[in-house]
Amino acid sequence: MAVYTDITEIDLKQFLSQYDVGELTSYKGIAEGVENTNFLLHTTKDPLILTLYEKRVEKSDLPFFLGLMQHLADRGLNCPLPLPRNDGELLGELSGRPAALISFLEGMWLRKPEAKHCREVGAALAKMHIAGEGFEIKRPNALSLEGWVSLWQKSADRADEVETGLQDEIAGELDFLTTHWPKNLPAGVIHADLFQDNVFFLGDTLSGLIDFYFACNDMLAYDVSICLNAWCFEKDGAYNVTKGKALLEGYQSVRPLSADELAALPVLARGSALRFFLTRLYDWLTTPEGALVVKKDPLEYLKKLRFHAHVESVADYGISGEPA
Ligand SMILES: Nc1ncnc2c1ncn2[C@@H]1O[C@H](COP(=O)(O)OP(=O)(O)O)[C@@H](O)[C@H]1O
Ligand SMILES: N[C@@H](CCOP(=O)(O)O)C(=O)O
Repeated sequence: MAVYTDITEIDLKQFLSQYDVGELTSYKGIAEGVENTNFLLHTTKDPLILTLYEKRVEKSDLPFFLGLMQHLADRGLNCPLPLPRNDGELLGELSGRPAALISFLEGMWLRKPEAKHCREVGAALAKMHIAGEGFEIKRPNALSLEGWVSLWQKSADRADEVETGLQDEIAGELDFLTTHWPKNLPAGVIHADLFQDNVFFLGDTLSGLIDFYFACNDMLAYDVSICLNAWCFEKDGAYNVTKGKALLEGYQSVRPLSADELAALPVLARGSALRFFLTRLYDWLTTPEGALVVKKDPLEYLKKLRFHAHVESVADYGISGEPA
């Protein structure tokens, strides 16, 4: 559950009076999500999402996130649109937090995605990468190699509490990735967290992408590797080659990957598995019992990391290493 900050009706009505959104008829906190507090608002006009940005989001990054959603929506991507206040500002303040109103996206996230959905996700990710071209604001990826090293330093001493031997294994992984991390692959704006709960479907049709609060500039193929990890493994930890093939083919139907990007996928996937392992491990070790947020299992990502460490080429993901 992620409602970290409560609001009063009086404060909310005062906040809404700065927008042209009609009269408030009801509001309720949304239990899902990890990073921010979200409320669903009904008004005499359209339904809306109110997001209060919590401590882990840097206020200085908000113009990037909100501007990006506007840029992508302007280029035809189905994603939420931040609503301007009457004075043109996209960002306000509520209950002591930076706050924004964003448009409500219809659809639901899939609990049991199939290969056909993975194909759509691949295509939507590639469309996002293309739609992101020309976005002026830059945001380096704070959760790439350097960020992993500092995150690891905060957890390393206690890692063996989660599984014996982890301290040495992860230190070895970081060394490997530091030596082998690709350079000079095509880069641009990436979503960086396109998990199942951030992709909405209406029936079997993808209706939109949400949650751009990890978006940043990085290698486009790294984003593909994040999706492989998030969408193409089964609950028992097995890689599903049919889903992987569908996701990669869907992506390449819109933006073909170069031979260098294809060759780099195993190491990128190893890195992205480590990235989610590290944030989950940190949360696992530091989130107090009883906190109103569901802790995610770091070991799920350790298994994925070990899988990628044994991948020999992109063929193991279900497609040939030849560019499409
Ligand atoms: N624009 C939107 N339209 C509809 N529902 C949304 C929208 N934004 C967020 N939500 C709902 O709020 C939940 C949490 O949002 P999310 O952005 O993933 O939060 P967090 O950044 O805290 O992870 C989503 O799973 C979804 O149910
Ligand atoms: N997707 C990440 C956690 C971030 O959660 P989100 O609700 O912001 O998508 C993970 O699974 O570790």
